Amino acid sequence: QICESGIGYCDSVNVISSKILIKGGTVVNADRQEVADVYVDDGVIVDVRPNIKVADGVRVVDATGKFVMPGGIDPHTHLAMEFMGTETIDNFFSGQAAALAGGTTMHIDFVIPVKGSLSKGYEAYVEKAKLSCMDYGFHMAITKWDDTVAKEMEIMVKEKGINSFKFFMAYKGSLMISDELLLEGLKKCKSLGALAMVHAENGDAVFEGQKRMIELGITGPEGHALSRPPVLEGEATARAIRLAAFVNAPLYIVHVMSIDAMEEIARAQKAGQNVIGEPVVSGLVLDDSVLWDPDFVTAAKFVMSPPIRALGHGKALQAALSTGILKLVGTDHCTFNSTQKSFGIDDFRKIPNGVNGLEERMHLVWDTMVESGQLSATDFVRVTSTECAKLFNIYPRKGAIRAGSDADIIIFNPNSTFHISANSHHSKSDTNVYDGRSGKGKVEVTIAGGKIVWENEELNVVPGSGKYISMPPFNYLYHGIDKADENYLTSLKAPVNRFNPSI
Ligand SMILES: NC(=O)NCCC(=O)O
Ligand SMILES: [Zn+2]
Repeated sequence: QICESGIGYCDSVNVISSKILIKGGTVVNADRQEVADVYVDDGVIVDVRPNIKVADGVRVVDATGKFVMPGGIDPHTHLAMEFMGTETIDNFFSGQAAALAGGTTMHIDFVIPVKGSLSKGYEAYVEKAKLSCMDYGFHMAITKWDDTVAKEMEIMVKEKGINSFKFFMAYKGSLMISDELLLEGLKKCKSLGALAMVHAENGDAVFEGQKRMIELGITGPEGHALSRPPVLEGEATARAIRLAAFVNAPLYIVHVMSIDAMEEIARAQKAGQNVIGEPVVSGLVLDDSVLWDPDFVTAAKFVMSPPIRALGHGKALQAALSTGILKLVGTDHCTFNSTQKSFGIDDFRKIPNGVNGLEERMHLVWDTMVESGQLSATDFVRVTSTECAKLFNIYPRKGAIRAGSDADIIIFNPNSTFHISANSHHSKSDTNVYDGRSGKGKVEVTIAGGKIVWENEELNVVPGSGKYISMPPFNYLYHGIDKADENYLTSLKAPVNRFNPSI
């Protein structure tokens, strides 16, 4: 529960003491795990080793038999996003409160430009984010192209701490960009050391597919899946990858939902290209049968893009996550309540696209991937936290339990059980796409910025307490890119000096 003022009810020791000792747990980082204590003071991890002794007055939390891990970092969220004629029901407070209850302590949200203006979009999101109760960063979408946009991209990277730009290849007539724009964007990203991200679906073909379904009289949520099949995701993924190869720029594919897209990524990686694939929880654990549910509200809550795919795709994505083809898990948390989803009661094209996941991601990834033996605990930390911190250049400040890192920590009990319910979740939505699910493992304590914000099933969160995390350019994918450019120029064997007999 969150009290009305937003200030929680935890005991005074929690609120006042900035010193916490987490005793006797198994500390899990992406590269190793060990039994150790973790000492936190003033928002920072000060020491990690066995048998730390502390003075009286320090809050001691017993983690014996439990895992002590970096808080989750969600690379893909849409809070307070204006989209498809409405605004997501979770803002920067409710979405982040939900995240903290589920063990995620930082997220990166997508700034949407205002009429193409990056600076206006940035200002709007700075306002929205004033409600924050945990740390956050920004990616930024690019929706049009001109010299001003190019200049503003530079300002965003050099002055505003944004190091990634997203290009929507779908949503014709609103967010969709052309190949020409994507090429300009890739070149600009490369020159700034920023990471280009794509929503990969062929928007023109989706538009055609939607018309086809309406003409066939298929107007319900199942029409959403039928109108944008995996082949359109595979095509756009392949196109984006090839254009990135042509420019020699790193590329990040958001919400990989199909075997078709995943196989394109695997092929490019095998050829040595720097392509990152991000599955989202819905794509890993759900299948599209839900879109055929006879109850509109039930079916509509699963409408997102690219669509949740037929049985088999999720399993293949899980396997690709376990073998490293797919690198980190996001949520694409973009929630609309059942009233908003009902805008499309007569026409699936009007159902606002998006599902929840911020509160559920850590539990579902553990249960699906670790309990099934597909990932180890260290892998779990890598795909839910560390890889994101590395890609967006904030490691080891984030994504690690080590001296000097921010004190964003979870205590996870692998022997407990989680239950998901729309009645008890912390999102403002009245529905939850994982409603009724249970599984093994439970985030019992979340510490964000050195404060215990989730304990005994209670949230203790304050709007305005979250910090903006500035993210510098030139992440590890840029290492060696200049050599590759040099090799490319050499390989041209040009220009050729030709003898001109007229001179
Ligand atoms: N994914 C989705 O359905 N909604 C959010 C916008 C986007 O990421 O495409
Ligand atoms: Zn998208």
